[in-house]
Amino acid sequence: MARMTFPVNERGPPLVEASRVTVAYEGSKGEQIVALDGIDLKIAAGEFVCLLGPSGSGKTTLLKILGGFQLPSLGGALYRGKQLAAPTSQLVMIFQEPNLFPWLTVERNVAFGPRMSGRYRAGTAARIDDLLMTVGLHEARARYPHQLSGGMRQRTAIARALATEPEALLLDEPFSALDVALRRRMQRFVRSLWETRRTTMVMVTHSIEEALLCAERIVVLGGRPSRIVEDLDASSPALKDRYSPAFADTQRKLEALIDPFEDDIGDAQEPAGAVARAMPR
Ligand SMILES: Nc1ncnc2c1ncn2[C@@H]1O[C@H](COP(=O)(O)OP(=O)(O)OP(=O)(O)O)[C@@H](O)[C@H]1O
Repeated sequence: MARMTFPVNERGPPLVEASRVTVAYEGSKGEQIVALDGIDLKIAAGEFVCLLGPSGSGKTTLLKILGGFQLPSLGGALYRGKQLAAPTSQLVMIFQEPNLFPWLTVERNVAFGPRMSGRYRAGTAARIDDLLMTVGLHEARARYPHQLSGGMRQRTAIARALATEPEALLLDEPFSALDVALRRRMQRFVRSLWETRRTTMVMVTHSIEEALLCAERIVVLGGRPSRIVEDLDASSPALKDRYSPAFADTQRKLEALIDPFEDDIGDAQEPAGAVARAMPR
């Protein structure tokens, strides 16, 4: 099926959407902690969005809600305009740990989705082949996960997710367990994957540099309780060059934006008065 793509900055109708999303967790003393407060976010098909913010600002929580893996306390998530109450095979989540099946080879891990869903058809083997080439694992197709490097494992997980032809990949700090050099290679990899396939990507990261290099749009969460404090167009080619003045300038601006919220780490969890009282217990 041909994928719809949108020119940069011309967002189409939302593919996934958070509508007035508020999330309250129960703290250790039974108090309510508001992690996200009234978040409105629309992400169109074909976008590459990074969710950035200090630790505890609710990035993972928002990602899970966008994928239907978690329900908010108030508000809701929509997928193609319809309420999302449970995960769908169209929105696939990728975690820091790739969670591959250790008893299956790379190729079989990648083919797992189509096999399980009964969608392994005549063209599927060729498509898996193509995917293995795309992620640079063609030569390693017969290896088992324990025979792979961290980056290869993460690329297998990404290929496995893409094999099910999802509409969006939701990536939760997928490279944070990798060393600096590998992490940079994976950033280039995921960016080029997006440039060639235009699969919608929403990626959580702590790293301003990673967000600038990878994404077309950076949504910054911060404050207490956490809200969207910036929604930045990062599509300029100058921002894909870490040595350009524009990159350094934007990096500084984002640092200044995020730093004030870093104090909130840890006990980012004031019982939030009015909003908390509105939560269903
Ligand atoms: N299941 C839970 N129960 C209680 N509190 C939770 C739960 N999950 C998250 N929280 C709290 O909600 C807040 C947001 O957490 P979340 O993991 O979404 O933030 P984050 O920005 O992804 O953090 P990090 O960058 O450290 O992974 C944090 O204060 C966290 O402690």
